[in-house]
Amino acid sequence: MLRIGVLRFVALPRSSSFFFSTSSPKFLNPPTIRAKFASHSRTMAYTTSSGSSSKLLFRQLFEKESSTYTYLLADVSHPDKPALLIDPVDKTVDRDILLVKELGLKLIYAMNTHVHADHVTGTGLIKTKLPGVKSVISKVSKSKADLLIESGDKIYFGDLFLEVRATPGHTLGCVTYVTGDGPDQPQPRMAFTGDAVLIRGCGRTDFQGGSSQQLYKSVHSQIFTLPKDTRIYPAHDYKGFTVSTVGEEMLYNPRLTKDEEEFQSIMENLKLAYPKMIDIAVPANMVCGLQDLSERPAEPVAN
Ligand SMILES: N[C@@H](CCC(=O)N[C@@H](CSS)C(=O)NCC(=O)O)C(=O)O
Repeated sequence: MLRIGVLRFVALPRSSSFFFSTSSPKFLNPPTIRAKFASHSRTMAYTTSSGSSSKLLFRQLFEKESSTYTYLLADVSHPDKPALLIDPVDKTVDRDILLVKELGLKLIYAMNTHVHADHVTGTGLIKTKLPGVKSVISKVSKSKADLLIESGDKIYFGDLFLEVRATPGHTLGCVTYVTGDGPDQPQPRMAFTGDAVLIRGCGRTDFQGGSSQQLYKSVHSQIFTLPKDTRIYPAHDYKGFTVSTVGEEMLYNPRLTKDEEEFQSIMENLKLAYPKMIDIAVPANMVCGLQDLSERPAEPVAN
C-alpha cells in the first residue's frame, strides 16, 4: 500500500493523533499547508443535516447531462480550510471552482472513484486552473494521476480523513471513499460509492473489467459491513434520489438484496446501451481529463 505519496500532499491535522494506517518505517513528514486564505476566515462552518461534525463542510453537486454527482468536502475548523472534490465533471469545473472560492476553501485534491465511461472527469481541468491541486485515482485503474491510492489508504484534509476501500466490479479500479472512523470524524459516516452502489441500483458490469461476481462481493464485504446509518452518496442518480443509507440499501436495493446467482442474472440481462461518450471519456479519463490526451495513446475499451 502506498502511503508516502498521499502523505506528501496532505494538510496536516493539528492534533497529535495524525496517523496513517501503515506501520511502514518510510513515514515522511508532509509540509503543512499554510493559511493562504486567511482573508476568508469569516466563512462560517457549514454543515449538513447528514453529519454531526461541526468541522465538515459538505456539498452535493449535480451535472445534469451525465446525471453525475460531484461532492465537495472541507475541514472548515482547520485554518487552511482544506477541501477536496470527489468525481468532478469537466463541464461543471467552473461552477465548482467558483464555489470553492466563494466558501474560502483551499482545494487540495480532485479525486475520482474510478475511470468514468459516460463523461470526462474534471480533475485535469481543475489542475490547469488551480495548479496546487493533486489529482487522485486508484493505482489499480492504471490511470495517470498525481496520487495513486490503494485500499486502506487514508486521505487527510485537515483533521478529517477519507478511508479508501477497493470496490471493484463496475470497473476493476473502482474505490469507495468512506469518512473516517474516529471521535472527531463526521457521524454518521459517509460512503462515496462511485458506481458500485447507486441508490436502489448499482453500476453496470459489462465493460472496463467489470464483473458482477466481483461487484457483489465488493458491496457485501466493503459497503454493507459499514454501520447501517452510514450515508450512501453515489456518483450517479437516474431516478431523482440524492442520498441513501447502508441499512436502506440492504433492505430495498432491488439488485443487491438478491443472492449472488440472481444478482448475476439481473446484471447479465440489463440490456443497457453503451454510454454515448464512452470512446472519448475512457481514454481521456485514463489521464485525468482531455487536456493530457496527446501524451498517451487511446486504449481500446474492452472487457
Ligand atoms: N445513458 C447514459 C449511460 C447510463 C449508464 O450506463 N450508466 C452507468 C454508469 S455511467 S458508466 C451504469 O452503471 N448504469 C447502471 C444502471 O442500472 O443504469 C449515457 O449514455 O451516458
